[in-house]
Amino acid sequence: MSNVDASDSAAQGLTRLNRWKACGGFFEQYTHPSSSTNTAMRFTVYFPPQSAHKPVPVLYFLSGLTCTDENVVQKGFVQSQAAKRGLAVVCPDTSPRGAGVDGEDESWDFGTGAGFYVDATASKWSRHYNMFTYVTQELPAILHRHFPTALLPDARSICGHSMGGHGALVCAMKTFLSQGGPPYKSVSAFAPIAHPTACPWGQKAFGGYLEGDQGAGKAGEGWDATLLMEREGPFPFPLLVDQGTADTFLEGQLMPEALEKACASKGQDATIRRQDGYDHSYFFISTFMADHIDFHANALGLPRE
Ligand SMILES: N[C@@H](CCC(=O)N[C@@H](CSC=O)C(=O)NCC(=O)O)C(=O)O
Repeated sequence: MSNVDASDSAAQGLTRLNRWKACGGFFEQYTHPSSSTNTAMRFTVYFPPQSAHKPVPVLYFLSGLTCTDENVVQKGFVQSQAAKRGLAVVCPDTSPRGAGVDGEDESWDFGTGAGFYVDATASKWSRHYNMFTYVTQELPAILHRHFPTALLPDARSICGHSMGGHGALVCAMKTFLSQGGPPYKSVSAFAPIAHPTACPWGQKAFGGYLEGDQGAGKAGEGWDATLLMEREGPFPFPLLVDQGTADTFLEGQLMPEALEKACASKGQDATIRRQDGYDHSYFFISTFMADHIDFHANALGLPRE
C-alpha cells in the first residue's frame, strides 16, 4: 500500500485553465492543489461528446520524460477515436513542478518532468515525488467528485509512453496486487521502459527516489514491470504494447524482450508488436493511437463502431 495520504484532496478545488472543442467533445485543462505531491498539479481531460449525456469510462494516459499533460493532447491524436467510442482520456503531468527540492531541475531524466510514477521513499524526495498515489488514487477521486455526471467512477484503463508506458504497467499491476482502488480493465504502452532496474534511466530514477535502491537495487524491484510480471503474473487484464523498430532508445533503455519473455513464461494475455521503421516520437504514438483507444474501449465494454 501507499505511504501517502490522498484522502483529503478530493474536497479541494479545481481551477480550469483552458477549454478547447475537438471532435464534438472538449479538452479541459485544470490545476489543483495536490496532497500527494504537496504542490499544485495540472492535468487535461478529453470529454467525448457522449459524456454530456451520461457518464463514460476513463482512459488515463501517462506521458514520458520531459513531457507535461500537453504533449499527448497536442500530438497524440486521441480525440477522434475517443469521440467515436465514447471514452474520456485523462492526461496527468509527469511530476510535481516547483517543489523546491535541491537538484530537481538539473537533468531532463530525473526530477521535474521525470517522476517515474513511483512513490518516493528517499527522504529528500518523499514529500513531493509521489506520482503513483497521485495517478492511481488522488486524481481519480478528484475527477469523480467533480465530474460525477460525465465520468464513471469504476470503469478505468491505463496507457502510456516510455516512462509513462512503464508507469501504466506498474499502476495497473500494483493496484491489482494491493486492491488499492478499482482494478484497471486493460493496459497498453507505447515503447515502455520495460525493465527499469536493468537500464540507465530506471537505475538513475529508482536510485534517487527509492531508499535502499542505491547499489544493490533491491527497492526498485517492486516497481519494475518485468519483475512484477515474473513474480506476480499473470494479471487479469489484457496488455497491448507497440514498439518501433527504429527507436533510438530501443537498445539499452527499453528492453521489450524482457517483458515479452516474462509475459510468455506466465501465460499473460499480452500482445507485443514491433512496428517497422517507427521511432520514439509522437509521430509513432499518433499512428497507433486509434488501435490503443479501440483496445481499451473494447475491454471497457463500449459499443463497437
Ligand atoms: N532529452 C531529449 C529526449 C527526451 C524524449 O525523447 N522524451 C520523450 C519521452 S522519453 C521516455 O520517457 C518524449 O515524449 N518527449 C516529448 C515529445 O513531445 O516528443 C529531449 O529533451 O528532447
